[in-house]
Amino acid sequence: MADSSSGSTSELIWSPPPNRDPPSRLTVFRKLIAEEHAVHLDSYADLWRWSCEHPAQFWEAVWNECGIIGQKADKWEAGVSKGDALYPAPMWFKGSRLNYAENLLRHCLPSSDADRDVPAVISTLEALPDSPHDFARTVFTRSELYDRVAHTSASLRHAGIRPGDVVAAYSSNDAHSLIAALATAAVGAVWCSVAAEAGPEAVLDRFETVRPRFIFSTGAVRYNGKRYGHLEKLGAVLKRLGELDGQGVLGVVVAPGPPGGPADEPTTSDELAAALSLSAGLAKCWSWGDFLSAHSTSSLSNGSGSTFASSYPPLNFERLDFNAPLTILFSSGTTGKPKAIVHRAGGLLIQLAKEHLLHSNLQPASPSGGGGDVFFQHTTLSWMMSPWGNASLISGATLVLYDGSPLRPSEGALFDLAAQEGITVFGTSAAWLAAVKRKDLRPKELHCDKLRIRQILSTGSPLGADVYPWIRDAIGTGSTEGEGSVLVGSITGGTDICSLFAGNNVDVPVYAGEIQAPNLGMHVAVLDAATGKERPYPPLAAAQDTKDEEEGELVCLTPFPCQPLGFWPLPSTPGADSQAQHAAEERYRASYYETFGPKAWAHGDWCAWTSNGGLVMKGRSDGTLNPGGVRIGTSEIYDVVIAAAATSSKGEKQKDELGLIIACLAVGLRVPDEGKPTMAGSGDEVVVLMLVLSQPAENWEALVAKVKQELRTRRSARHVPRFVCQVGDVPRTVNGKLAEVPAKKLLNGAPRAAVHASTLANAECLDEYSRLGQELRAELVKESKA
Ligand SMILES: CC(=O)CC(=O)O
Repeated sequence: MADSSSGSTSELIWSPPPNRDPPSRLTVFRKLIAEEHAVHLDSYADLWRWSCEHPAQFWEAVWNECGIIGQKADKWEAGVSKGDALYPAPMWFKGSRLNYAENLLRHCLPSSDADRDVPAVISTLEALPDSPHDFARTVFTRSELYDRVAHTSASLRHAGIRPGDVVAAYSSNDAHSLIAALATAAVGAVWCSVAAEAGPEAVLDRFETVRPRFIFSTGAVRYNGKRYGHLEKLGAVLKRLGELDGQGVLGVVVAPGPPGGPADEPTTSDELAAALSLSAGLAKCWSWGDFLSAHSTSSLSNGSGSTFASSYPPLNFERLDFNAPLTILFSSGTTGKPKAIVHRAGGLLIQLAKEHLLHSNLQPASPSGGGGDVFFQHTTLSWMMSPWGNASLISGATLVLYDGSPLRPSEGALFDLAAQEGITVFGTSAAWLAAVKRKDLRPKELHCDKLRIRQILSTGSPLGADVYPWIRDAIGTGSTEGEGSVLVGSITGGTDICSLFAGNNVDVPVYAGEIQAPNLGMHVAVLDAATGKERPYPPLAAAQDTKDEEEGELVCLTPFPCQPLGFWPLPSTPGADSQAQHAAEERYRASYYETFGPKAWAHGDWCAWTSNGGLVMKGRSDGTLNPGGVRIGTSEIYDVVIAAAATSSKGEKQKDELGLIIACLAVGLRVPDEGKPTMAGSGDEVVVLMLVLSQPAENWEALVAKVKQELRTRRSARHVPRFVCQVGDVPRTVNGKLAEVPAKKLLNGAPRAAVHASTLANAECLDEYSRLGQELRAELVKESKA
């Protein structure tokens, strides 16, 4: 089913209905802009170009169209024009004030016209094998969600949390965390979160930088059919934070874990404090139930939360400057601790409102279920997809949260959930979609009329072209248009912007293997990495100038409101160490604005335009690893391996082989497409860890097992490499810095001549990597055929 009209050979998967009634909000917006500004905007591509050329007018139009609640300064001075520098990041809507939570909760406000008995959030949990359809669901109506946030924010204030303080979660992706995040935003404090699956060391790598004043956590989690107590890990984090400056955190709230815990599991505030070994004055501890009413000392509950409804506090939203910090996201690079990326409230709000309301066309849930949207994004609290998905609340759609493995108790569990909850927009990772496609599940046949999915959103890694038709046929009705058809929205952006550069779009067709289009206001361009020359955008360029799929670096050429403010601590963070502030600012600049200078944002993604006006992602242009769509900085692996080697070799004798390791290098190896290894292939990658040893190991298998064990326990199962190989040397620059990119290219099949090695001190070691790459790719092909 190739689309011959566009000249493209890629398969058409979905098209916007020609006479949609009512038209999409994106279409209405395009016509409005055309009329107001007296310009011809006949297509989405025209609107996109206009939005990039007129950033100040465009973003003001988005504010108005999305009905942002707040005080917009009468005459805001964006001072932002096409071609302006992106660094230092410009301030937007100066003098305007708003509150992020107030905007997200707009359909829940007592003053709202919306039906407040409609479910706002449905929080679900991995089902157990003996009851595969029991997702332990808890429903919060719009008024209940509002009440919970009101109580939680009042209690946060009562506990001493003020605007600008950092509040963290080390917890599950559930309603407790969502409520805590909204309450934190309501107070004007700054939110950050790490998933409960992370080990204390990984958490401290993040929390030591941001020093949270308050922590929300959970008593236990369920994953992969098992229940794990969480208090020991939480206790280790609190202890270390207390040691850092002798102050620790002001308070800790522990939400109840999943059902099925032991009878003696601590649940009351006192029991939890005892289990966490909190000494008086170090931190105060509440059960979730007690915390809900902690603001009202006269109504302290017994831990069940039952008294909470009787003491109703007003929800005071602290309206702060548009550019005030809202949240800190952590992203690992190839060196040093994770970057603590600070996002601003107004920037994220206006960007995410645009994405959910215009690009996705999300509609408020309706009591009858007909027509309204039910939004789902599979994620953990460590991923930017958590705040991204939570922002869908702004539309009034019902938000479904899920905590647990996406493959338990069966591969199709999330489709069972989708059918049960009537999910209409279903977000997940490309790796998961590829895995269920391989099993050839037929969710539509299985769930017949109950599956209402109209959009599948995919991210984390590129979605293979072969998965698109499977989605159309197995999740949709097989048709490319109309009732039951499914828009396959591969989306790309990341932690650095907590949003999208390009993605799902209700006004643009979907072609297999392609992200539909760049998003409005995001001046995406593809630059030749060597010359910095821009590869023309096919829909707006003369035919002779465009070449399909010519690769380059993904950049953004015009400032946008959700550019991060910087890394923590910001130059404006009160009481911060000035050296740390300086280092954070320099790292921020170097992370995005070094490759092409201050006029082009670049965060390390490699991509190409297609003749349809879509985008194809080609992987990371830096050394960041991305197995199964989870980004891992190589330093997270090196730290563990090198520390294990150092500890092991300190003994009198080398007690075990770990002490033989003198250097290591980790790179991502793309999984070859259907047995055809190709550098340009889309899809997942596996991690290859190369070790340099001081002498041959007597027991190589034992050494590999120990390395894997160290990584599993000190980091996570996701950090365990698929292959561990011995090499003679690892490439280094003349300054001694590890050079992952040349090794990665060779391992992935690039010819030796195509790999620049002029900055390397030991380029001769690269030959070995070509040979190794051949062997490893052959191994993966063999496996895929087995
Ligand atoms: C939207 C994204 O880009 C998500 C990610 O891969 O981190």
